[in-house]
Amino acid sequence: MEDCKPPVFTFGIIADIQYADIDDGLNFKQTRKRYYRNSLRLLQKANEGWNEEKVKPSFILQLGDIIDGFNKKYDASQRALDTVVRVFDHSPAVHHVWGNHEFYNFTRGALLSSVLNSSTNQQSVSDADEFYAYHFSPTHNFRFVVLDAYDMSIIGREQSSEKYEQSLKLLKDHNTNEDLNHPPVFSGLEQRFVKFNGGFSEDQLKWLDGVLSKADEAEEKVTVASHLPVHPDSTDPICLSWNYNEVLSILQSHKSVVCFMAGHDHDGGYHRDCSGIHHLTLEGVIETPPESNAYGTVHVYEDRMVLKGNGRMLDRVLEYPGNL
Ligand SMILES: Nc1ccn([C@@H]2O[C@H](COP(=O)(O)OP(=O)(O)OC[C@H](O)CO)[C@@H](O)[C@H]2O)c(=O)n1
Repeated sequence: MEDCKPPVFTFGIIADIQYADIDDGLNFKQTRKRYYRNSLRLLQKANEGWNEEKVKPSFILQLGDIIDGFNKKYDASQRALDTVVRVFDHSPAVHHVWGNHEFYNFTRGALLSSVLNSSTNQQSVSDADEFYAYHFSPTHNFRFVVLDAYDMSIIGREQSSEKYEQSLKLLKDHNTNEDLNHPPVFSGLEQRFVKFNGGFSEDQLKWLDGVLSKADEAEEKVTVASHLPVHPDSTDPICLSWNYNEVLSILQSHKSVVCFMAGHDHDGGYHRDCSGIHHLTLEGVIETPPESNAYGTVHVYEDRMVLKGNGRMLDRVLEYPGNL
């Protein structure tokens, strides 16, 4: 994995921290332990690791669910967010992706005016009906796009909004359960039609297509990030975005796209698709035992990215599609 040439730059990655000052618990299916307090300690260790890197990360990509929905129940949302964000104090810039747990704790309006809106000074988002998506270029030839996977959703959207109404219709067309958090089937892709997932609006898809067209022209290498995975082979299908197929066909129609990063499925996953795009679903900190960890540093080179994983996050060499 070692390379004689230094990378062009590096960046840190971490997902599903889901911090809460509560005792350990289990996931909904009772199959995985959740370490709510210890997730903060693992984030601190990740931060120490990034600070010790020879080439310090230019930024950290936080893939969503930074605090757990349980905070809302204890009226502790702001306190938990302040606690987690304080750990990042001495880090480089942090790019925050929004997941379902952001919306269990805060309204869209509150998120837009919070520290979790990292689009400030980028191409910014102005009102709560809009989607939270932006792009940035840390250095010449490389671009990152942050997507809003809950743009079409019944969590985080005002019940009076058109997006809520359309999302509820779509969800109910596919899921007839009274509790929409329960999947409509026990296996297969239809499982994704649950309330804790969401989708991308037509406007957001159009915007993404435009950003990627410009990146193609500029011959950039683009990494796209969202809380929800968009390739069925990179995740348990229950965690897929509702309209994953639409995003996927846009990504695959642009030569600039090299990698798609997501969280949500705490077991993690990886798949290289037919266009050579790497779909990386990051292991969640919340379900990582205290003696391990789940974060990485990505070393970006002209011809590939090298992920150096820690704990249960594996090392990976991500060659760019042109080098297939
Ligand atoms: N089968 C299920 C799963 C979940 N719920 C309820 O939905 C809410 C969110 O669940 P949670 O497990 O906390 O969501 P995560 O984002 O941490 O994880 C995503 C997937 O679960 C991973 O597989 C919560 O209120 C659950 O109680 C449900 O009702 N039925």
